[in-house]
Amino acid sequence: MIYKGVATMIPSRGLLRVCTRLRPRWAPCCTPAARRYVAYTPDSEIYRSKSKSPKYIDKLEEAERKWDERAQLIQDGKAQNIWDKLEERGFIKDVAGTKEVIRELLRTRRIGAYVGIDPTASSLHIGHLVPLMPLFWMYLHGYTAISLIGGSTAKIGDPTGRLQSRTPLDKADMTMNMVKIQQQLKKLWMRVEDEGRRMGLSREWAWKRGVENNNAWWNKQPMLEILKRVGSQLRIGPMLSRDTVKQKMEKGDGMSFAEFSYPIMQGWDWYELRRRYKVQMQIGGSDQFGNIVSGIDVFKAARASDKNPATMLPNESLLDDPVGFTVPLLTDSSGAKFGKSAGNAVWLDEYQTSAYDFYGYFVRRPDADVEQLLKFLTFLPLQEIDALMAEQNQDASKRVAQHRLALEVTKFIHGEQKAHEARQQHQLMHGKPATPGGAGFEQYTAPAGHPTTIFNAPRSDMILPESLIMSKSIGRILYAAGLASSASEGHRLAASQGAYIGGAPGQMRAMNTDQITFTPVKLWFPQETQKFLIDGRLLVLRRGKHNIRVVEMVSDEEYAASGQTYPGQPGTGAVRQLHNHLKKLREGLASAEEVEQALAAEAEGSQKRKPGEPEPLIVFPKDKGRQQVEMEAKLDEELAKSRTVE
Ligand SMILES: Nc1ncnc2c1ncn2[C@@H]1O[C@H](COP(=O)(O)OP(=O)(O)OP(=O)(O)O)[C@@H](O)[C@H]1O
Ligand SMILES: N[C@@H](Cc1ccc(O)cc1)C(=O)O
Repeated sequence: MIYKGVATMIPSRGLLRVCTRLRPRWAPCCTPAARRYVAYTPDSEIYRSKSKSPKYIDKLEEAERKWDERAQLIQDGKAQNIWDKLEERGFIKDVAGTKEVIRELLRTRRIGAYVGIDPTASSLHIGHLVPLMPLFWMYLHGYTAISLIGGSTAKIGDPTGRLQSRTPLDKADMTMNMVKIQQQLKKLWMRVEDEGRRMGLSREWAWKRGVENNNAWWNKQPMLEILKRVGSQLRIGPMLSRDTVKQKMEKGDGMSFAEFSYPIMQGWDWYELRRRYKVQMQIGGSDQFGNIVSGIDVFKAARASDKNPATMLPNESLLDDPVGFTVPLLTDSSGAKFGKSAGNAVWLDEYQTSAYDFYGYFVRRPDADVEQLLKFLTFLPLQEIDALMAEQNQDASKRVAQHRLALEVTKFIHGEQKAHEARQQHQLMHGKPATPGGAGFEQYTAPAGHPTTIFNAPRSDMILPESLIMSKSIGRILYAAGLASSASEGHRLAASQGAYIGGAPGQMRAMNTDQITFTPVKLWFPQETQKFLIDGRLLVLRRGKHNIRVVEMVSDEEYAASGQTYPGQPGTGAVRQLHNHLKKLREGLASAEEVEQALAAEAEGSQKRKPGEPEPLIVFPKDKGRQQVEMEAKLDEELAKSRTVE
């Protein structure tokens, strides 16, 4: 239907210009480009709030003008359609939609795409990279790209491809997983930006990316709305005949109603992302094809049942429909899907799979797989991969391609420094392999002494004993968690509200586990810290933007059994250690020689540099307190005495 423009027609969108042209009911702006951009995001909070500024609209128009120019270049065969690029790299396995329509959609519209990941483990693994990589490529070509954490879907558990239901996770584990996966995804996105720069692409204003969590809508989604809008249109027959349902009911442990409804949740996510960020495309591993196809039905049912003109999505041509594709699954040598459930994952978290093992995994890939892996998991241009494979084929025993693959993927995940270290370690362990020349192989040294960034943030999860968490000051806890250099700095941080704790913003209570929120730490009484414990055992602490600790509180016995110590732990300071040596000497429990050896080992330990810390040119002795000086004098005296006796 065509209306003459009246600016007040869709007030919730914050109309910008009074358009006097004839235009479709849903289009608020006058130029075709801006109209397309704004009109396709009717309920987007981002666009709605920003679209009020004329400057913003100018930028939109400029972005859309560029897009139109590019579409023309693709049409004239002067630029490549992103779909062809993804196909060339082997990413496209099954397609939900028609290839021709998808190519046209990608050519003419700056749509959004998403990949969903349920936080059912505390780290991503290399299998996840396969659907994420096309998303990264799309972002680098100007499309909106969303990586979605399935905080709510994980509570139900995707039954796809399983015979047994997933064991439900408790709140604390789920929170830990969400915090860690969110950090990993943010880190991956920063690396994608780096890769873009390396390819000579400069980020444009209209490029949009994000990490979302489906808790954002499921936490306030009434069931009645889903049943009315979607449930009434979906037929049970086809849903029952889905493979996953049949297999699980016939050969597995049966299917709960919640599991049966999982694809509806996934489809609704798609609809929500479409409304918020123009996400018209879903990407997943090939096991997700069923969910993507049913998601299209859910999406269309939700779209058809929306009668509110302010939120309605366009449905005027095939180009308005949702589309999707799956990527091939990465499997192990036995053909099993790489993943958490199969227990064969290669984790992106370096504390679960070290950079050395990570590198080693790729070096061991068979010759037959290496080319495809280079296409999947690196940003190397295809010509470079071809050249590398030609070199590899001359003498496969040198494993040139495997080393390059390992270096590139390790760099992407763990950074240049660690990738080069891993490569050197492999060379030392396995004799000297071929050293591929050319770009990317120069030695890299990370700048030292930088503040904590998402790339150098230390290990985020740790355990601390109950006695510390329940009865010591928050300053000491910050010190113990490695977020302050001393207990007094911890106190200062608390006094100046320079650190944060996972909690309901502005309140003295734990955060709602469905959403990661922080509140500033204050100088409260020691017993108040426990109010922030999630599930009675988990504290989330943060200093700055990226320095996060997910602290699991364990009993004192369990902590002692772990053999760990934390900074500021009673009995582990220098004075206490000297006191213990003195006591042992006096009681004849240790000889002078044994005590001297122990002292030497402690001195060496205290001088150890942290990883990445440069070797200092001059080493100054550490400042010692009065107590330590006195205790050392006493110990020297006692040592001298025991030597004379011996
Ligand atoms: N080995 C793999 N190869 C390709 N894609 C994968 C692989 N493993 C997971 N994916 C994809 O990553 C996305 C997120 O997967 P998700 O973490 O939710 O489950 P998962 O890792 O497959 O877990 P599980 O093994 O427990 O089923 C999905 O699209 C999934 O298909
Ligand atoms: N179902 C997907 C994860 C996912 C979750 C929510 C979505 O909207 C999309 C995908 C899997 O288990 O692999």
